[in-house]
Amino acid sequence: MTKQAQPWPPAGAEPAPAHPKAPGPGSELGVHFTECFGCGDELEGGLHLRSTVADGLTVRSRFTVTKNHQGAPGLAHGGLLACAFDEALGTTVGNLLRRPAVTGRLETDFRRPVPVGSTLHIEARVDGVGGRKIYASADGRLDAEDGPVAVRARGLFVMVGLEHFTSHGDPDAIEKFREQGRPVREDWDINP
Ligand SMILES: CCCCCCCCCCCCCC(=O)SCCNC(=O)CCNC(=O)[C@H](O)C(C)(C)COP(=O)(O)OP(=O)(O)OC[C@H]1O[C@@H](n2cnc3c(N)ncnc32)[C@H](O)[C@@H]1OP(=O)(O)O
Repeated sequence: MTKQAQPWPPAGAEPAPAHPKAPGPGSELGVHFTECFGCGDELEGGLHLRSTVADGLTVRSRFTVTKNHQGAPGLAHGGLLACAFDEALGTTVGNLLRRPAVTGRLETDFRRPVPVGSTLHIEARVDGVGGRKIYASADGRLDAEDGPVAVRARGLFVMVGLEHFTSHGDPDAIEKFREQGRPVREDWDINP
């Protein structure tokens, strides 16, 4: 079977400028929710992914693989790595475009094993927007920003209204999220 490369972003997608209130290059993005498996600091076995805005529509994230993240002995689980890319891409989309959006589709290419103890450096970018759809992609490199590529990913995010979270999420968790003071209404464009 021949592999047919699909254009990325697809025809019709347009460049997406950063939101005027998006954090600038060098900004640390911090934790969006303390119970988030990707970035939260309350979960001992979580990824504790940390992200910094780089130039343009790019965010650099990193996380260190621990024994909590294993699939094969001593190696990161592939689904766990996909989770790290979901977080890195979601953070990039959310912070740079300041539109609530959720992952509709996530593709991952696993190029090299990722050992426990290594740090994955993920560079993610927004590639374009078409209607409510946001296209983003990322490369994950082993142990250095210019290390060998271990994982590549592409994500399709779909802009949603805040009711997506309030109607489907757990009220106690939403209340905790609000108490953590995220200025969602003031700084985000919330009507897709
Ligand atoms: C409160 C703020 C929080 C801030 C957090 C910031 C940091 C975040 C941290 C990050 C954490 C990590 C992030 C996470 O983990 S997010 C958690 C994982 N994701 C989800 O739970 C999403 C579940 N899915 C849905 O809710 C709905 O299906 C959505 C909302 C996605 C679409 O249902 P909706 O009824 O609304 O819209 P629609 O069906 O008319 O679709 C609209 C358009 O999109 C196209 N389409 C849809 N799906 C696909 C697909 N699979 N492939 C290709 N295309 C797809 C579709 O064809 C259509 O295109 P077009 O016909 O218009 O051309």
